[in-house]
Amino acid sequence: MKSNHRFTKLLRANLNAVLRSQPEILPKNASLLVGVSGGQDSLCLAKLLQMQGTKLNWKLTIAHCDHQWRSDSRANAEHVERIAKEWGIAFCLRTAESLLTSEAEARQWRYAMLVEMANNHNCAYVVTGHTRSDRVETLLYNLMRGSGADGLASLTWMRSLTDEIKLVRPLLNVSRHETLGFCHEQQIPIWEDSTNQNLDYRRNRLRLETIPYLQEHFNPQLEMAIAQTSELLHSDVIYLESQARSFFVDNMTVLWDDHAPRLNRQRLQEQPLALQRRIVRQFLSRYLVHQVNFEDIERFLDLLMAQNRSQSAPFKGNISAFVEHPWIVLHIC
Ligand SMILES: Nc1ncnc2c1ncn2[C@@H]1O[C@H](COP(=O)(O)OP(=O)(O)OP(=O)(O)O)[C@@H](O)[C@H]1O
Repeated sequence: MKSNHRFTKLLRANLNAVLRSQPEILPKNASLLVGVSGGQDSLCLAKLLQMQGTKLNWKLTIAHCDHQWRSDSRANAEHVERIAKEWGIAFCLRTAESLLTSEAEARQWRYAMLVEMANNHNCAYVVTGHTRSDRVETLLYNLMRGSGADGLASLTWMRSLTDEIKLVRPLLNVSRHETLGFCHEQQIPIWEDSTNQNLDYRRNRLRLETIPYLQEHFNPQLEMAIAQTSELLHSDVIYLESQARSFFVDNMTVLWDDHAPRLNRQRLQEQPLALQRRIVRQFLSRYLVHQVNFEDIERFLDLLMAQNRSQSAPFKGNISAFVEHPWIVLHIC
């Protein structure tokens, strides 16, 4: 390595530090499926994992998902395949067969494909190149949508995709500026995604306009500061979620009847509001078809004050909750 390879040294030291403090996220001998879009973050990730992986005996596979969204998407996929070949890493590809109509749909399809490829290649880990910069964007984006702590802390080091497969983001401490420096030093040809400059996408506007504005006028260390907020919130969320889960261990507090599951109203009332909301969300998540939202939870909690059966809380999908002393019962048609 050249002595002036400052970003390479920095990022290798950073990854080592992450693995020392959380060895479980990418253990020895693991098979890793690395999601590579062709952009600077994921190419940096793949190269870095290859550099560090020999001593940990990782088996790498590069995976690319072609959303068929851009006229150059096929060339983009071929670019990633060529690099994988050059680096001697196995490669796999999925191409969208039907039109993906929104960013959310594309993202959902991509994760489904990554899981499918991980299963095919016996990989227990899907690794992505999310950076500290993504973490800041996600937090600000979710803040503006009215998220609670969970949404603000949503980009974390590791989460489960399925019972067997974990999603790992080992670059969460690294900025986009640093992944670019690494790619230049390693002479990695980056595929420039033209849509990244399109301000019609709100995330792009956040990245290109809002965050630089906040850095200039409020805090030049904004990325560090917000990443820290996200980390702090994440540990609060883990604690509160586990406290809420402990509510369900006793069948005096909950009954999981298929047609009429129920929660003990008085026990729920005794909990602090922060836990009441989490308990209700965990409970409703088992039965509501859509993602449980703030209004669902508040409607359910209103029943803490209701008379027997005098009031009900309706939810989408022909489900409603009502009071039947000493329970709040969920009626599922
Ligand atoms: N087309 C793709 N093929 C394979 N992996 C991809 C692709 N696009 C993104 N990824 C992986 O996801 C990471 C994050 O990419 P990006 O920020 O564009 O996605 P995102 O939609 O914001 O993701 P998320 O919604 O999960 O935060 C990339 O670093 C890469 O590892």
